[in-house]
Amino acid sequence: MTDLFTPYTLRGVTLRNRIAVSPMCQYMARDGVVNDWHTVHYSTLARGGSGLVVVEATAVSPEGRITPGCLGLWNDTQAEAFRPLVRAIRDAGAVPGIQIAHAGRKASANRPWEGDDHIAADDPRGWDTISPSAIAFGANLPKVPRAMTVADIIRVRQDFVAAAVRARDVGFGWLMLHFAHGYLGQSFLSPYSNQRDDSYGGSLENRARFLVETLRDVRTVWPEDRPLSARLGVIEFDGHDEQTVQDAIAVAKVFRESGLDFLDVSIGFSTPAAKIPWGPSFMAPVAQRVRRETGLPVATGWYLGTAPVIDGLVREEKIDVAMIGRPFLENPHWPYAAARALEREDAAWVLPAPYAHWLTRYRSA
Ligand SMILES: CC(=O)[C@H]1CCCN(Cc2ccccc2)C1
Repeated sequence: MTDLFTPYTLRGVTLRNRIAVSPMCQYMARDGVVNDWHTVHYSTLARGGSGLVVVEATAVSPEGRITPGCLGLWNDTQAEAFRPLVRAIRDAGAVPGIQIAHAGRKASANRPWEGDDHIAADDPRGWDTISPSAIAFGANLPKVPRAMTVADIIRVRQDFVAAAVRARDVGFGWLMLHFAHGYLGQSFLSPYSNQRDDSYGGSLENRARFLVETLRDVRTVWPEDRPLSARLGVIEFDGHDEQTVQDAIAVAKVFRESGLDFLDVSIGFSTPAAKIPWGPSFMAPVAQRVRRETGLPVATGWYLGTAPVIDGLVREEKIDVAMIGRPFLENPHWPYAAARALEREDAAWVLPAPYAHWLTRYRSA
């Protein structure tokens, strides 16, 4: 019987359990370079006992950042700065993963706690944004992007490949392509943002073209023995969910044929008009359906709930890995708390020996 603490092997990589730290933007970088904030943040999380730690959305080009504080993998200085962080995650017993991204029309924004909106046009910190079509997201992100030329599309695809090569060379063991949350990949797939009349727009096949081409190109450089995953918005909660989910499942099947190993099931966030049904494990049934209909192993996140609930999702084979975000910000040792909640033998040994020994030897309750 598989449970939350059952190891998970995919290609040549084994996660010590089914708990993953979901990529969570810190917006603490300068010029896209890792600093002490990131190294301490990620090594602390890795020491908490999760099987996989996915580093936040890391931009494949300067224009692909969400905010000026995003990490980047568009140059070798940025790549080299990741090495101590990768080593620290590995030394803590977790697999280092990274999400590579391009923010598309949601780029050039202020940090969420500094406005969460597009940087003002006359503010030198900002930059011009690009997207499949010259259609703004709206709401807090009203800036109209430039419609990408085919040359832009080819360049951005090459940026993803170059970022994947850098991630490979500095030792990341798990790669996640960011194709969700209204960012560039998602915005090619969604008719809200993609109204092109060339081979990258119109039919579902055309709207998926950028994603499939990027995935295929990244696969050619990503090592055979390391998992290649993608986070995909499969539902918009905009009143057209059945069609959206069917389309996403069709695209995910092409992803699988193109070399994708694992799908992280998320939300499209392509329109400000979405009505997200926030609630306990609300994405689990969607993830279960995608898993069943595509044959891909899946993860999902979003309000998954308590450790017993999440353990149940794994036991019932609804998900293969749990993407845990904010609970880790509340408690970096969340896996230890989960092991105790699940009354695991030797729960403390989810943590490193210097912690585990004393938590076991002198534990009161
Ligand atoms: C990069 C990424 O996917 C992050 C950026 C920060 C907010 N994260 C979570 C989020 C997504 C969409 C709406 C609200 C919250 C997603």
